[in-house]
Amino acid sequence: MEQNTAENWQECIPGSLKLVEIEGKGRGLVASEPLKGGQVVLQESPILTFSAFPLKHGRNDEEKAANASSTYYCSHCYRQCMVSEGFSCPSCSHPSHTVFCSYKCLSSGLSKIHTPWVCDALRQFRHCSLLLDHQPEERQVQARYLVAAYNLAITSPSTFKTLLSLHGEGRQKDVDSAMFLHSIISSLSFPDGFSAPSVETIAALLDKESCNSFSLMEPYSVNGGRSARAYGLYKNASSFNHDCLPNACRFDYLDSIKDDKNSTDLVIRMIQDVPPGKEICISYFRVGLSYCERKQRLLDYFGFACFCDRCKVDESNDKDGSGGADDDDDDDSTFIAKYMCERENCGGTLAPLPPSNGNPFNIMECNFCGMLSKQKQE
Ligand SMILES: C[S@@+](CC[C@H](N)C(=O)[O-])C[C@H]1O[C@@H](n2cnc3c(N)ncnc32)[C@H](O)[C@@H]1O
Repeated sequence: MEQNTAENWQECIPGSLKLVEIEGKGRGLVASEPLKGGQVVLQESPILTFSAFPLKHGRNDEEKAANASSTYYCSHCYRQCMVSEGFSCPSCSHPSHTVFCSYKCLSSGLSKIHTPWVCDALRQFRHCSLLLDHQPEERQVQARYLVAAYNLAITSPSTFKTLLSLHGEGRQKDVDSAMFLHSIISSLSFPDGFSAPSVETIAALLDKESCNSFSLMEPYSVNGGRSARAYGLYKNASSFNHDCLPNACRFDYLDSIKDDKNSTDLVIRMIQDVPPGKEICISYFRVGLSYCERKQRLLDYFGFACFCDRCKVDESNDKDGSGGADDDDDDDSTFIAKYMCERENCGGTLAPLPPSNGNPFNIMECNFCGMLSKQKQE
């Protein structure tokens, strides 16, 4: 599988960032100039998006369609819309399976992401009881992802090549799912010149998804779960490494942005000032997770053990028998107090609003619930 090195990827990275090889981490991004808290260092559209809902019990399911006042997520821009105002795919077996919020999304969606091949593939999977009834729901979402990924191979080979060049080679943990998914994908019919991807390619694609995808979350609610509505893969944003005390964080503006074309754009904004040469890291999950939860997630989803300053302290506390207690560590508690959203059931990360005319703002924005608050003093 092709893996681009830092040198031949740099051309696509914004000038304030430099892509370098970082010992023990692969590629990573460092500041090429002084960066200010709140500064936007990357804004990028996805290579690929796919729904986070299983095929069988999706949000755009029959029972939802029966209730015209229900909300759903547009299959193109993933913004929240009313079922009664939507445009359905004319070829889907049920009008609620693929719904678009506007004629513009319908037209763009049918030509790019919900092509006749995708429509046929998803219809076939919706009749596959081996997939729907005998596998975990997660497998249905993986099937959606593979159909979206292979649709790229058919419609935009250069973008598919970019996807293949992201980090992730295929891990042992993916072999069983890759074999199963290969068996059902092989039963699809492919356009002339294309054939089913091999088990190895499927395993690599699954690994790339696990290591690089960003969750586009459902709107914040005090009582609801923190779950994804869709996932997106982004070429440059996937070069940010992880740190449990990050100096940058990601934002998206799915429901607030007016232009549906850019609704799935990802924005990476600095949390703090950073000098040139320092690595820019994001946290791959909520910063408030405990040491054990972080360690487990990093290993399961991303395949690495973290040796950031926070983990080193937590690990030594763990060995001392103090249980890796996050709150005992000064850096941790200062960071959490200053940069973690306190709103109930949120736990998002706070970053200052972008500086205006070079002047920093002391207003913080939460990257999950969107709440604005005054920056806390040291
Ligand atoms: C989204 S990619 C980040 C870019 C990646 N380093 C590359 O070379 O393309 C995620 C992968 O980077 C590596 N990585 C990220 N953060 C790391 C860290 N703190 N320590 C070690 N490896 C890390 C892991 O292999 C992880 O699966």
